[in-house]
Amino acid sequence: MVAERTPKSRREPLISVEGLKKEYSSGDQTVTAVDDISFSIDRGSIVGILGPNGAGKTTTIKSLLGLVEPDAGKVLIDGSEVSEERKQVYSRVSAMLEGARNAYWRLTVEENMSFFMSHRGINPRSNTDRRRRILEELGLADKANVPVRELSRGMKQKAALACVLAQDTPVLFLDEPTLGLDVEATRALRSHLAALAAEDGRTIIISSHEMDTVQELCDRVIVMTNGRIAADKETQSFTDLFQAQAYEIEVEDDIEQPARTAIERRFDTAEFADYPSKTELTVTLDHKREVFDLMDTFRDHDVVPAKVNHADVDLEEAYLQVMQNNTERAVMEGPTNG
Ligand SMILES: Nc1ncnc2c1ncn2[C@@H]1O[C@H](COP(=O)(O)OP(=O)(O)OP(=O)(O)O)[C@@H](O)[C@H]1O
Repeated sequence: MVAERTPKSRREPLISVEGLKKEYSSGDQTVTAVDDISFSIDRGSIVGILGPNGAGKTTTIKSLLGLVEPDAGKVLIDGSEVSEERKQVYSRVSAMLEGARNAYWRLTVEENMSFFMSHRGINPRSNTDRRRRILEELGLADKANVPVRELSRGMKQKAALACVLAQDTPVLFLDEPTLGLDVEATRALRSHLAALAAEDGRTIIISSHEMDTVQELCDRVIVMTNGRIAADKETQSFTDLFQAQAYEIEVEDDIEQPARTAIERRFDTAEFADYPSKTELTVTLDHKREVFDLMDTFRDHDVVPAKVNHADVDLEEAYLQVMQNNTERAVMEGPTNG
């Protein structure tokens, strides 16, 4: 028999979440922060967790880190169950939660980094190059000997990031990593994280409201809303999905009112913009095949399109679309018990 050649680590996801549920109770009120979610994350990938305030992102990440005890379900990191093998898990993960509070404010930036490295069993003295490189990339080299409390807000954020990066763990959790960073530091951090994943096989989970960071960095996005997963897709296919369905149509003349009414009735996302020599119609279709319906409506009303473009859809637009669909579904379904 031929031996199985694919390494186990490549076949199995590094992080696996099954049926995770967490409720918070205060008085007679219960909030379901995370409602029976399941997903897995492959080694070496960068995954973005998105969602509006209160969607359950932090609770999910804290459950993955063993900082919150779930009411149901389990989380496995590299085969170890988080709630049972905490020590194993802690040796593999580092996290930056709520930005700037992740460093000791009385210690200097470099002392902080050394502290966190020692904590991981890394000798800070034999890793000065690595420390220097991180400080330089984040634009903190000249602040290495300044106590964190004397730094600006953005620099405190950078110091917190420097501490996480110095720990050199296979899994990194970063909550809003680029929030408050200047353009250069954002760019440097993005390329540093991309290299950590691509070259060193680190697995990075980012929770962020900054869509351009997520779009540029993440291979995949998980969108949460009301404690559930509303979308879980590779970033490219997520934007492509909406890309294919958003159209900008140019008509060289005015579009008469009866035609507008017919188009608006059939496509409730239709929006018209009038210019002196043309009219622009923007419409998002639920299915690609609706293009034919649109063209039929045009023909019925003698509207001749001069140009048809797919509108440029970025992650932010795709995300907003998911949120809108979700709200519509919630309204249709009405309130749930619980
Ligand atoms: N310790 C807690 N006690 C009670 N309720 C909590 C607690 N932590 C979170 N919640 C509630 O659980 C829900 C999910 O919160 P969570 O912080 O996970 O959301 P989030 O997606 O991270 O939001 P944000 O984007 O604002 O950080 C919210 O309704 C929140 O009020």
